[in-house]
Amino acid sequence: MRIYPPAPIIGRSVTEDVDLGDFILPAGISLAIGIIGTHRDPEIWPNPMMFDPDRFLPKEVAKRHPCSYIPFSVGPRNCIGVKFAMMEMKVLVATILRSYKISTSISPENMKLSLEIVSKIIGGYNISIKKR
Ligand code: HEM
Repeated sequence: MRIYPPAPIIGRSVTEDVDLGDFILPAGISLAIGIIGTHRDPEIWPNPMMFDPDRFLPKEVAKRHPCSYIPFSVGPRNCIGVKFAMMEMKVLVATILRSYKISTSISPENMKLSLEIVSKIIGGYNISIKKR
């Protein structure tokens, strides 16, 4: 969800001037918010491509801006399915991993993403599942 957020980029229309300090976003423009770029920003996430669940320990989370990790967006138009999606993913992953080992021949370095509204891997996932 951090390194490969399913929704990599979202869009917004700016309805009134927004002063960000260094610059102003003028009313009337459309902008893209790069969730995937934020999630891989080395200033926020040192060694960003390393999978390290400890980054989400409460003491680590407390050190980051709340918008550093936004797979479901934030604010009034964020994902209404966030709780359901998280529960579904946990149940599914736990159920599959109890019985199967999953592997892929694709290394993270060779994984090419197609960044659409929902990102997916180009060329298929090439996954094999073995009964434990
Ligand atoms: C891993 C799973 C999911 C991810 C990463 C995800 C991500 C997102 C993101 C980033 C947005 C904001 C889009 C935007 O602002 O342009 C969004 C909106 C939305 N999501 Fe999800 N979503 C997920 C699952 C679900 C599920 C399971 C449901 C419904 C059961 C759902 C329903 C919605 C709806 C209705 C919106 C639009 C909310 C609005 O515009 O007010 N999502 N989602």
